[in-house]
Amino acid sequence: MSHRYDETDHESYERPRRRTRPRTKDRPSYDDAVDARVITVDRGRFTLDVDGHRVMAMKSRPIGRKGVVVGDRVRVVGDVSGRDGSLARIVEVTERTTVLRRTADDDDPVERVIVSNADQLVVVTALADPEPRPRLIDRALVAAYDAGMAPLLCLTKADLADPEPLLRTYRSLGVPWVVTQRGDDLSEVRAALQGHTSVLVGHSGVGKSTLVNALVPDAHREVGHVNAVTGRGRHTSTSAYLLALPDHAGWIIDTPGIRSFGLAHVQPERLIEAFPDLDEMTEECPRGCTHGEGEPECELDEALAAGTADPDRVESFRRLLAAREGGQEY
Ligand SMILES: Nc1nc2c(ncn2[C@@H]2O[C@H](COP(=O)(O)OP(=O)(O)OP(=O)(O)O)[C@@H](O)[C@H]2O)c(=O)[nH]1
Ligand SMILES: [Zn+2]
Repeated sequence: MSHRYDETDHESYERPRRRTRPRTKDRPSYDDAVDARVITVDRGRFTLDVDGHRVMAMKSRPIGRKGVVVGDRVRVVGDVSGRDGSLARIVEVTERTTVLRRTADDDDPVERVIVSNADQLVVVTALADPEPRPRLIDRALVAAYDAGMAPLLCLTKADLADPEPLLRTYRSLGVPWVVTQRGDDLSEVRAALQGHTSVLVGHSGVGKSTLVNALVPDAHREVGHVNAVTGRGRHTSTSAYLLALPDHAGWIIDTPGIRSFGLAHVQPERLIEAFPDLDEMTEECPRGCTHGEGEPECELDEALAAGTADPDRVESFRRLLAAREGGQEY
């Protein structure tokens, strides 16, 4: 008797499973999903890297409206060989280790996730043509600290100007740096990128593409390949893209040239953390001091008067703070 009951239980457990089987055709079991990385995003279409192969994909229902960005590690099902020409489907976005954000300007409520899962932010700055913009470097450093990414200052076009004046400031902050120029063997740059996923940001014309093409010899061909697949125009001006460095040395993510680096998502009181040279001077400030212009008894003013603070650095910080405080709070 008890034996028969067992059998019945067993059967009633089995039957619904059999009935669900046809549905698993259009709703795949995600056990067969494979790992991939997002290389580029173009209007709802994603180019993925699956074990070194390029695969085109779209988001599928489980992802819903959640954004998928360059650098995301995803799980994907469907045509992951890319052979039968249909789109693979992204069914899961793995939790991001870092997120690099930027807003169009300092009071823009729309914050954009630029890329994810990068651990190093490479601030590419030309030594001349275009002139270096320390304010943009400082903003990028704020973004790096905010995102929990290590900064690297990459000074390009060393054939045109002496890096020393710029380096004097950033070396003293402990920001690692490399100096390069076209035709370089790039051994220092490669060493700094080794083992990292690095995002390259910089003003248009600083020589990022030149650098990327020298680092990844087939970068151009591969970009062309993506365009052939999507049938669309050049990606490079509008979207970030991820590239594997040769010899599994790491990954780089090139981003379009930026004009500004809006920081509406960073709390004003956290800005000082990206100015460690100034931050350590403010320990004796009155409680609640923002270290902005006109704050009573701010240690930064005393340091300026005593000549121990670099006026240019204080100005950079205070401009950023004023721009941020001028915007709305989010
Ligand atoms: N003198 C000199 N010129 C360089 C060097 N590297 C690049 N250039 C030139 O600078 C210009 C801009 O270089 P790109 O590599 O296109 O710059 P980019 O940062 O990718 O620019 P966007 O694509 O607009 O973001 C080109 O005319 C390059 O030939 C360098 O080391 N020295
Ligand atoms: Zn202060």
